[in-house]
Amino acid sequence: MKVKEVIFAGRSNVGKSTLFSALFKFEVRKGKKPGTTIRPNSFQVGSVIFTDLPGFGYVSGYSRNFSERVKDFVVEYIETNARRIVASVEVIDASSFLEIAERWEKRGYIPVEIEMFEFLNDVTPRVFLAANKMDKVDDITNLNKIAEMLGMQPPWEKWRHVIYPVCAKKGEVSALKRDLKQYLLSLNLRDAAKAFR
Ligand SMILES: Nc1nc2c(ncn2[C@@H]2O[C@H](COP(=O)(O)OP(=O)(O)OP(=O)(O)O)[C@@H](O)[C@H]2O)c(=O)[nH]1
Ligand SMILES: [Mg+2]
Repeated sequence: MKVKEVIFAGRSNVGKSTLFSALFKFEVRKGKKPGTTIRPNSFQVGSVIFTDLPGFGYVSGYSRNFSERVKDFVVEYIETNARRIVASVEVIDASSFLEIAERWEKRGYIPVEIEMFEFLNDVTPRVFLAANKMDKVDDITNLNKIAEMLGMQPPWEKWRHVIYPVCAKKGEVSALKRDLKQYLLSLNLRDAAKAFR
């Protein structure tokens, strides 16, 4: 059977590795220090590889050159493996997304997570957006603004098959887990369901 892959991508420190551990029985490195994941962390169950990719975007303490290289690496990794990637999970920090994105837009740049979301939609068949750190979001309607910035007309609830509010730290990931599992089953990747907690 041909190998398939599910990837997790997102800016550094948004909680990709924490989310990965909340969903799967397999431990990956995670830490307080941004930039903990410097190379892809993968495990395979049945015919599916699950990959936690390094975090892109500027991280204080590291040079811009370094963060650019990580982003290039992530993009290249996804392009190289595009044919076997069946799903991608973009993780954002819902508590800081708007502030960071608006700051970049004011300077005339496309925020890296918006760019990544478009890229993932172009090259992977299904994109799940994990809006993490919901414990730090006071106003749930922020999700409407986030949806809009990513090209999805509010209300965000219309996009429940795309946007998944989660709190990885507390293990509150049930809708994302259910739909990701369901999606893999719909592709007949039954073994992969065993990877989930
Ligand atoms: N408040 C809150 N903090 C979280 C949550 N999920 C993760 N964190 C914290 O965010 C920090 C970064 O988590 P990681 O999982 O290492 O983030 P990452 O995206 O894998 O980071 P890189 O590997 O550097 O790209 C850690 O201090 C986590 O404890 C969450 O749901 N809520
Ligand atoms: Mg990580």
